Amino acid sequence: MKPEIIVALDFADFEQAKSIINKLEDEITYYKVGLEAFVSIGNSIIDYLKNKNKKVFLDLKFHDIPNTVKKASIAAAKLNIDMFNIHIQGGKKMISETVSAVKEINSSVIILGVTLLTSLDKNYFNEFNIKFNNETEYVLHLAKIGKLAGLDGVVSSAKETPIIKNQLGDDFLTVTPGIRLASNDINDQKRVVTPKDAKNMGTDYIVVGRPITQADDPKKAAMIFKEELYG
Ligand SMILES: O=c1ccn([C@@H]2O[C@H](COP(=O)(O)O)[C@@H](O)[C@H]2O)c(=O)[nH]1
Repeated sequence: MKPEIIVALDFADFEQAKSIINKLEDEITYYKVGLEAFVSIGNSIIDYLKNKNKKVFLDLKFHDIPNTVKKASIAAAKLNIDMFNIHIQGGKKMISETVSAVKEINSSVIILGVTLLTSLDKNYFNEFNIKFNNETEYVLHLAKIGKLAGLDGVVSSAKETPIIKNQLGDDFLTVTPGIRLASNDINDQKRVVTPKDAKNMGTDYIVVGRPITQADDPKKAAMIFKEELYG
């Protein structure tokens, strides 16, 4: 079913993360292990998910010189994960060398490029004197570089999915955080889209954290998201 929900396990405590995974039971198959969980808990959270036949998106957003990102990515790809990401702003050489090295040892792992974080909007361009008219132009520019360098897709807001799909093809994946029901708090996100709109925009995966993991009843919250997505 498209888009698939990826639940962001943003926890420092392994027991809290396990509790959410178990509360969500069969409602959710895909989980995102990000900086907080990986730095605090380590590989054991990935092993725990894989033992439960779950899929894992390792969201560490590597951004460094080509050799460092390539070596870190090779190590990541050996962790039995399904998807991970690097920053497109690391440059074409960093991306293409990483993609070639990783695909040689694990051809099925999905490699994504981070474009413009969903917590940022046009104000970021003024702050850093970036000469793009709007977020969409900037994200598309980065996505084009990512595709040419061999990435499988990008992390962006679902707002940018239609133009990415239109210009780079339907099989170039879009993984989109910043998803909120109309009733949810947007927290620190800026480029926010509802699940229904994300689906209509054609996105492949939506990433949802706090609206599910911090809900009084996470399973019920996940079911509400699924109802809006799949009816
Ligand atoms: O542009 C990006 C890239 C990654 N994220 C991550 O997604 C989740 C979103 O969590 P919410 O609680 O639903 O806001 C979080 O782990 C981020 O690190 C993102 O939000 N935007």
